[in-house]
Amino acid sequence: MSIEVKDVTKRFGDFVALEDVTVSIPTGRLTALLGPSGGGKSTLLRVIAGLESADAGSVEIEGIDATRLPPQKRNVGFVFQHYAAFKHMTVAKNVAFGLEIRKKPKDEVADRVHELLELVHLDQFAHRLPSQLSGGQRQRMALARALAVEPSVLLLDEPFGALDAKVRKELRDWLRRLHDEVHVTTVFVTHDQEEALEVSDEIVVINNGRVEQVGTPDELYDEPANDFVMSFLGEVTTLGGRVIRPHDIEVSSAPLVVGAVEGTVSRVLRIGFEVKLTVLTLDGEAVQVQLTRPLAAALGVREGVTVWLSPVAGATVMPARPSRPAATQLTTVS
Ligand SMILES: Nc1ncnc2c1ncn2[C@@H]1O[C@H](COP(=O)(O)OP(=O)(O)OP(=O)(O)O)[C@@H](O)[C@H]1O
Repeated sequence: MSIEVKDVTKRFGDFVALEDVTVSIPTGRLTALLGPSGGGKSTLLRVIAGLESADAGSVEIEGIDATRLPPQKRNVGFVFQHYAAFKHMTVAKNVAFGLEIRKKPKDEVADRVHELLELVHLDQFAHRLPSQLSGGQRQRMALARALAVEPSVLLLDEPFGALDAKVRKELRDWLRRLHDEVHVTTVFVTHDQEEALEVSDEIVVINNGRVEQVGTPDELYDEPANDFVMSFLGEVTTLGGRVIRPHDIEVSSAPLVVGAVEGTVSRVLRIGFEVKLTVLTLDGEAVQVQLTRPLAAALGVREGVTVWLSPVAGATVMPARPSRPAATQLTTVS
């Protein structure tokens, strides 16, 4: 493991931002810290970087106890959402900065900067000033600068958070490809589940200062540890008091399955290939259901018709959480 965080607690005054967090981050992988705003993702990243010191617990980086090391001795590269470039220096100079203060030979610096700018596809902009770059290009420059000093770990705090959706999507694909080329252990913070699922090898779900679950995107999606993780990784609804994904509900026009829940279609929304239904059950539950357009047409669903709902085979369902964690038990319908 590249990073071992053990029993870390971090308080700001009376507020507990991280509570007894233990997590192992594997070498050479792209790991996302995912969770809602205020959950403690950035604080954990900053504790790993040494920008915040933990009140209790330890941080090991590549086998070295880094708990008391200052950031510059941890061999980590850091990129923030709003990257502060040296405005008066060219892109190439910005990337070269870390190497020059380490007094590397001029030729070596020039070669490395060229190589890095090629890697982040900015070689044609080497002589521009940061203000002459787009937001996405600036973040790529920031990544090149962080990579210049060959950190053992790259820490990214919502690196694409300030950019518009389209550029964000491009950069996330680009980050994945970049990581496949350089394989540096990378930890990035995001509150966007789609970004985490698409880009990362491993996801750490953080909520209320605690780790809810660690796993691959598939593990988290197929076997969420609790209803929080399940609901954070995609849309969920409730059927008969249990949490289920809207596309995991089977709709029929007759009670074909024992235990199927009867209800009336109260709303039909057609969005491209998808049809979203709201079904009001006899118990007063408003169940959200997602169907394909052909299936909805075949069933003849429209507002006011009576339908029966049941989980499809293999659906992930779990009790809605009144309190945690005793009430959260994963069930797979067979
Ligand atoms: N320097 C600080 N002083 C006081 N409280 C802080 C400080 N830094 C963070 N916090 C609090 O700790 C909690 C966790 O913050 P953190 O930035 O780690 O959350 P986050 O999950 O990264 O959220 P976001 O996605 O909004 O950045 C928040 O409630 C925040 O207000």
